Amino acid sequence: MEKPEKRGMIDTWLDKHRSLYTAATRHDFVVSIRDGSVDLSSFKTWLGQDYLFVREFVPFVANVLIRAGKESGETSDMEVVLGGLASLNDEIEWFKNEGSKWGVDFSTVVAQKANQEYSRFLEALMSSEVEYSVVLTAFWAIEAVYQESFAHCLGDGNKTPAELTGACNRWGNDGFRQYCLSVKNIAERCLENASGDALVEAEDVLVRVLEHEVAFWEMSRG
Ligand SMILES: Cc1ncc(CO)c(N)n1
Repeated sequence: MEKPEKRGMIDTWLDKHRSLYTAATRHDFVVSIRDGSVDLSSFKTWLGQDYLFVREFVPFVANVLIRAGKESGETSDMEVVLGGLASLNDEIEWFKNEGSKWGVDFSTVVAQKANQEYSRFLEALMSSEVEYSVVLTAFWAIEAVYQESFAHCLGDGNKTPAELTGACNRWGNDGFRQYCLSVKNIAERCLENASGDALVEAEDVLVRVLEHEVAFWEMSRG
């Protein structure tokens, strides 16, 4: 059984930025997957861009892993992040399979502006100047947006096309949901001990992740 969640900073911030959170997790592209009206060329665009994103996300998560070993209070924190890194290894394989299934040649896909900007943002977060609690808040938000979005495509009454349920299961499955909750709990614990300045920065970073996620979905419009 899951531990009952206590409300922390992240939930407070999500309430405050609810409409942006909804924009990130219920984007037209996601809704179109759920209702079956998705344009397959949009899906292919997303697939190619997300493959490039994931390649940039790996070093970011590796950086979180290193910091989890040094800066986290509990030994299990590192294992949670290691699990995330391991699933990225599977994810890259999954992308390659999907690429050939859909005829998307990743070697010719060029990162669009929103993707480049998101990568630059991730790189900035890898600086040792950025507090660990801030990095973890970003890490949680990045994962949680995909979890919430794709779980929505699998929810009751969905008309998600069969050939897209693999993508939805990848992030919408219950194991990924549990993993996101574990990351959230670690972030919340770190935020409890964070300075006022770090809290201001963490909220700002959360908002910026949500904005980057909206811009990322927007690329699927072509
Ligand atoms: C844009 C984007 N955000 C988050 C994830 C993973 O959670 C992903 N694969 N791509």
